[in-house]
Amino acid sequence: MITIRELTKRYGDQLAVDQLTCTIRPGVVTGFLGPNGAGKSTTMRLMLGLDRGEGEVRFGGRTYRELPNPVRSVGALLDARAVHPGRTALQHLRMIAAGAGIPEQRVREVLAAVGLDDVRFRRAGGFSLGMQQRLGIAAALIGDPEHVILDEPTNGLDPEGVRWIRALLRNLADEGKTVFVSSHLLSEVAQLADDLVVIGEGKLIAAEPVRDFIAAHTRTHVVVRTPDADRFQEWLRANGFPVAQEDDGALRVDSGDVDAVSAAARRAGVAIRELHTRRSSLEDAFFNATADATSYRGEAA
Ligand SMILES: Nc1ncnc2c1ncn2[C@@H]1O[C@H](COP(=O)(O)OP(=O)(O)OP(=O)(O)O)[C@@H](O)[C@H]1O
Repeated sequence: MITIRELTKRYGDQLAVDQLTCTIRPGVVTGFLGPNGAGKSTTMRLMLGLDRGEGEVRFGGRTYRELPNPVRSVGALLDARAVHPGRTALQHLRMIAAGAGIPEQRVREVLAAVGLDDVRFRRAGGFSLGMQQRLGIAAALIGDPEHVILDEPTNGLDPEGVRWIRALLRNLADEGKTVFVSSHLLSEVAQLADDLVVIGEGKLIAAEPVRDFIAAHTRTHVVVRTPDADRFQEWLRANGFPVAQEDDGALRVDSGDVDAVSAAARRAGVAIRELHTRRSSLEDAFFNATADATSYRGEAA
């Protein structure tokens, strides 16, 4: 469990992180979302004591400084490129292991787990971004930590790598670990996260299960296709249903109650060709929730 209380970081006049308070629970994957410049990387650096700010972060009740052996409690990947380019993958991991009293055998285990065992004698400077990410993940996991914090772990990974990360994070959560992962890829987060922490301009926007976040920030529609679209639209309006016609002629009823729309069609005496509920995506919810807290958004084309 990670608890964040009133975490705050100022750069001059600017509040990069503004009294952020939330809890990240074990046994699930928590996605960390926010528009560009929202303060995600700064929050992660503060969590790991790599940056100084106000407030408090606790890992299983202890601050980072109080952890007797941080590598065994908190595994983190913030910047995959932050590896000495002249060191081999094996040397890099051996150094971390030695510093934390982790046996040599574990080094080979994590190299195999991230798919880098065959290239362990190659220098990290020659690694692709995807390979560097894998090495960074190996370093994060080497101490078999209870808490795993990854900043954009899918960055640079190919589709197979993205799928691999998804399975890896799921396994870690299933083992009961606390997994906190930032990503720009909303469709990716929708697939891999159970919970979300969403921030905008340094402030907390939401900390809740993905499902609740989508429900809170979007509307569910019922979509109806009928040969009597005009008549049914009039009938629905007259009977208090908010309805609009889409470009392809389907009617969109602003309601989550598909049974009510089906009953309405019977009462209006119109034939139905198609009737379904259209659920909104995490992307829709994210844009609605962060619309007022976006510093850097392009103009619509
Ligand atoms: N070292 C720094 N000095 C001054 N301002 C900084 C520094 N680091 C970050 N900032 C500012 O703090 C704010 C938050 O930045 P941060 O990198 O944490 O956001 P982010 O959510 O990780 O963004 P992105 O999604 O673009 O990676 C931004 O406005 C950024 O310009």
